[in-house]
Amino acid sequence: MTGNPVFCAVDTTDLSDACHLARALAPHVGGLKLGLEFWNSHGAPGVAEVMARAPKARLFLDLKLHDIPNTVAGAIRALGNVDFDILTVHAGGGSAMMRAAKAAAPGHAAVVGVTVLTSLDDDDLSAMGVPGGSGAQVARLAALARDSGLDGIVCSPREVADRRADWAAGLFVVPGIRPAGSDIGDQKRVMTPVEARDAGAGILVIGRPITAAPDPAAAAQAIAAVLSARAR
Ligand SMILES: O=C(O)c1cc(=O)[nH]c(=O)n1[C@@H]1O[C@H](COP(=O)(O)O)[C@@H](O)[C@H]1O
Repeated sequence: MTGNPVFCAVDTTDLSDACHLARALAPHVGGLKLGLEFWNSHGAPGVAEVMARAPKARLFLDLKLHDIPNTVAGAIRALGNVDFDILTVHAGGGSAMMRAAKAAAPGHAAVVGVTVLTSLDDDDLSAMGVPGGSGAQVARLAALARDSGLDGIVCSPREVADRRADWAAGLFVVPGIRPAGSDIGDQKRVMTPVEARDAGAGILVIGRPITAAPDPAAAAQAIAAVLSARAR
């Protein structure tokens, strides 16, 4: 994807806040991400209201679907005329589920597989019985997603460079982005916007460093300025 790589995660249950953010951020981001917090509150009508405030922004609908293939395919078809550009499923749902998701999605939309959440570290994976740490698990799930026909993956900035080497055409959607000095919160595998972009991220997903800033538009503008000043 070309243009500004920053997608702001608009994580709120408040429709009016989301609409204000969309309008204020539109000139400074490439897209908006609406996820479960917003979707469970407002559904498709809310998505349409928000995106009407940012008509040029792309929509990343982050539903992180994870179920049997028939259910995931039905859930995607039930999105009807929600005009999303990117949709998430969990790569851990397996190959048949990812194939069914891709087949059910509109042809122009990218379906990407969430690998290892950026809020997890190697100790968390070990506690779940996953061997080899996050790098190895992301590698396994990225290969599965690629071989199952998905358009790309969601992973942390730490894994992007290695995975891009195996999948040049893949779309790498990367949360766990923190401008230098900002609060990490519940994220564990993070890098700065420039580091993530230079590692090969196609989309930089940034939420609270923008939305919790005193002036979200200024925060988004500052991130865009740093990225263009330090262009690859
Ligand atoms: O799929 C995602 O977007 C996602 C995957 C992941 O591994 N980690 C992750 O943080 N996200 C999302 O990216 C956003 C990050 O928000 P901040 O931590 O506020 O920047 C949230 O909306 C998360 O739901």
